[in-house]
Amino acid sequence: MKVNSLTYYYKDQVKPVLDKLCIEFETGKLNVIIGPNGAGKTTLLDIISGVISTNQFKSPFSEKDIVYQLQGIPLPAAMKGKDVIRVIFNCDSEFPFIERIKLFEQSLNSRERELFNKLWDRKIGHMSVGERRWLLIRSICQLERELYIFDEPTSGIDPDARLFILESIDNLVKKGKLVVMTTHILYELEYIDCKLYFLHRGNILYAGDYISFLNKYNTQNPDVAFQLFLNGDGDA
Ligand SMILES: Nc1ncnc2c1ncn2[C@@H]1O[C@H](COP(=O)(O)OP(=O)(O)OP(=O)(O)O)[C@@H](O)[C@H]1O
Repeated sequence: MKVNSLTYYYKDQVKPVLDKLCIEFETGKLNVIIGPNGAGKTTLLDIISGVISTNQFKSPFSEKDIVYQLQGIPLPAAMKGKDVIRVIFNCDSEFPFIERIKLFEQSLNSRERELFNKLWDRKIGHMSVGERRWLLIRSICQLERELYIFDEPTSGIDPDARLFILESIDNLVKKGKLVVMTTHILYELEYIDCKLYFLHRGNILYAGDYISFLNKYNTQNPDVAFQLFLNGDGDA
């Protein structure tokens, strides 16, 4: 999926958030957009998902082929874990709920199963931030789509659950799906076959693999590489 010379302004803004941005997402790798706060990562996701419509981008996917996990969790606090799962699974009405839930349970390891059982009857309002996010993302990964978009899926999640989530997301890539995500937790990408896109000043100033990004700055610490990248503005 390609984005070609995309410029986007929010209403009443003088400077564009995205400025002639070009990016080509790949299947076979996890596509990870990184960049400082306010760089425009969510705006880009909103555009490729169709949440923001613009005549400068034509998606190759139809709406029903896309699932987009927003950063916030816009669900009523009184909903229980089982209700959230039902709502998400019912998005694919052609798959009976009972079958889907069985497959879902089979895909969980023992610690995840414990969490699943704990959250099943718990209200969203009584779950921790990480529990809510885990439940939502883990369920979304069960849906059959062509394009999966995750906005900071692992923020606020403990390292154990974070690895489960990343594994679920990576499994989608291995199934041949196109997957795009954003993150600020760079070191979690070390063991994932990903393509990094550094969004800064409205454009992609780096596109390449994780190791090459570190090597560019001769460091093992991705946060240091991130900072050095910003200091040199991507050496642009
Ligand atoms: N609806 C809006 N109206 C006006 N400006 C907006 C709107 N949404 C976002 N912005 C501005 O656009 C810029 C990019 O925001 P965006 O949320 O895309 O950044 P981001 O890279 O996802 O940031 P973060 O890492 O903090 O989540 C920011 O300066 C933000 O203030």
